Amino acid sequence: MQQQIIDDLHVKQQIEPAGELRFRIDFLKQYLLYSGMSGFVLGISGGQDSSLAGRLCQLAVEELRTETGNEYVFIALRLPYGEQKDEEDAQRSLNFIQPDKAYTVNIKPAVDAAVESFREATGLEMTDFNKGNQKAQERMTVHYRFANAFRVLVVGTDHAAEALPGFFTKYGDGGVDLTPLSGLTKEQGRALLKQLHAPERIYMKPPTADLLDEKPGQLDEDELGTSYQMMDGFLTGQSIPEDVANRIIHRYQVTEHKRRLPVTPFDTWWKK
Ligand SMILES: Nc1ncnc2c1ncn2[C@@H]1O[C@H](COP(=O)(O)OP(=O)(O)OC[C@H]2O[C@@H]([n+]3cccc(C(=O)O)c3)[C@H](O)[C@@H]2O)[C@@H](O)[C@H]1O
Ligand SMILES: Nc1ncnc2c1ncn2[C@@H]1O[C@H](COP(=O)(O)OP(=O)(O)OP(=O)(O)O)[C@@H](O)[C@H]1O
Ligand SMILES: [Mg+2]
Repeated sequence: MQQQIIDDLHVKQQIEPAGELRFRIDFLKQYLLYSGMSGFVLGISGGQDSSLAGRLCQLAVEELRTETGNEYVFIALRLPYGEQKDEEDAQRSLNFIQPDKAYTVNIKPAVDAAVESFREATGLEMTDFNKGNQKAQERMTVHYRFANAFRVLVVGTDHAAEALPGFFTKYGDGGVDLTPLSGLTKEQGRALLKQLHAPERIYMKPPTADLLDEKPGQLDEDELGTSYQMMDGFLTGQSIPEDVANRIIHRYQVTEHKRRLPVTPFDTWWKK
């Protein structure tokens, strides 16, 4: 089962950072040319994943501009819910990425309106967890309004260590056009950032989805109950404690629907 998951998620036991960067930048360039669109858009949180994906996008469009003479663009979005506690990290990330364009959209009014509409309709208070998913989905809708307006593609930051537990919001941060980090473990992502000479704080920052009002900056590892080190170990074929491996496999299985297109009467994967 472990090997099957490793294969499904395209994880390599070891990577060679320079070659891996080239592979992923080339993918971005080739897919952009195929699509006929003019660039990429991505929300920048200040975390590891969007710092890496954002920098790869910027490098890809710079190379394409030189090679084709056409105006390709990378648009970075700051998408805080009100004031972001670690705004400093987000600014450090933008400084590292050096995006062609950067805009800020405060998602608070839209998210709060959705919470209020839900209350009016049902008489129920949306849970903080549910509201967290609303924040991720509001970021998705902002991405697509920019994608439509500027003829660019929406980039996602999903990678193997998030795909494994299905740790993303369906049609929120999971709702994107392409995912240049697919197949990477969290540690491999860190190695790519080091290779790109990112400031240490960016790749040493503890991962957080930062979706909850009640627990700002909650660590992913605290919510998941499993460390990224364990998930990376599982993904690179190391032997990890059996109870941890079983928990990981169970979570992978129950989140299968999140890694697939909507289920149709013709799908059989769920009948296994
Ligand atoms: N078997 C099934 N087949 C098809 N669809 C199924 C299903 N079971 C549930 N569903 C649907 O899926 C929905 C649940 O999925 P979803 O809405 O995503 O909700 P859910 O997976 O419960 O929550 C999202 C998780 O991702 C985490 N997250 C989100 C965003 C960013 C990050 C980050 O790392 O930054 C992490 C977040 O902290 C939370 O733990 C259900 O309401 C239902 O509509
Ligand atoms: N405050 C925010 N502003 C802009 N984009 C955001 C914000 N929060 C989340 N996002 C988007 O949602 C994606 C998913 O969040 P996630 O936490 O998995 O990635 P990250 O913050 O880049 O890295 P890490 O997982 O290490 O925290 C981010 O990569 C980013 O594109
Ligand atoms: Mg984060």
